Amino acid sequence: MAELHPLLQQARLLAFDLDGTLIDSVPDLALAIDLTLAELDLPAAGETQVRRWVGNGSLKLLQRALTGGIGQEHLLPDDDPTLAQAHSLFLDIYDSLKGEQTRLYPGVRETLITLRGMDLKLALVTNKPYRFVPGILEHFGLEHTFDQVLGGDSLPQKKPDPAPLLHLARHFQLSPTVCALIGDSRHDIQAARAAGFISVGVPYGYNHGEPLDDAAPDLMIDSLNLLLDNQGFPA
Ligand SMILES: O=C(O)COP(=O)(O)O
Ligand SMILES: [Mg+2]
Repeated sequence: MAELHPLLQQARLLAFDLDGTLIDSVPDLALAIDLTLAELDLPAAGETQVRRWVGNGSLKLLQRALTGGIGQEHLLPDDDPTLAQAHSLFLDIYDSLKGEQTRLYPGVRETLITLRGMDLKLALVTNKPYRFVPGILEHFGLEHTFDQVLGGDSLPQKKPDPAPLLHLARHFQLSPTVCALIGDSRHDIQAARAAGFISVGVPYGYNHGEPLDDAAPDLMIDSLNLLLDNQGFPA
């Protein structure tokens, strides 16, 4: 019988981040950004840059692509009409790519299948716009895995705000202390901490190119199967 990692043994809800935690979506995101920039007669950004910019939702990603990076977003305010136009172009292009180059990270499928068979609630909490999420889950046969799915635009606030996590805890009538968030970004760890969730970090995602240890999650696991004490496989 699979068991949860000792630090998670009280957990009744596991909430997962998507990009950089379950899936590597950057190849498609980078292609969509570069195709958007090309439409606007701007030079390509490339995958290395885009990998650093992902994590605060699609509007921030576009602000970074159009202004030259993190810390420059204010140069294009959220309500700027050029930004709105580029953002909607990007969303359509990203949609048209159908996640063809997006992959699950190693261990994700087996771990989720094992967790699904346990007495736990499972949720997905991503900053990605909701419209893309059902298609991605279906693409990987994970459409029946999660009891609740929140996108970056499902609520007025997104991570690092704790609101999406508190929403989940309320929805399942659970104390945050028996809930955990597993993510690749400091925004996940900050949201978890602010919500009173257990924070679990994975080091292989994006986190703006910085080590996730700096955000001091309660637990760091090198791959998702380490959520399970015996790694989810029969002895
Ligand atoms: O869309 C993003 O910026 C990242 O989404 P995530 O919250 O699933 O990592
Ligand atoms: Mg992420």
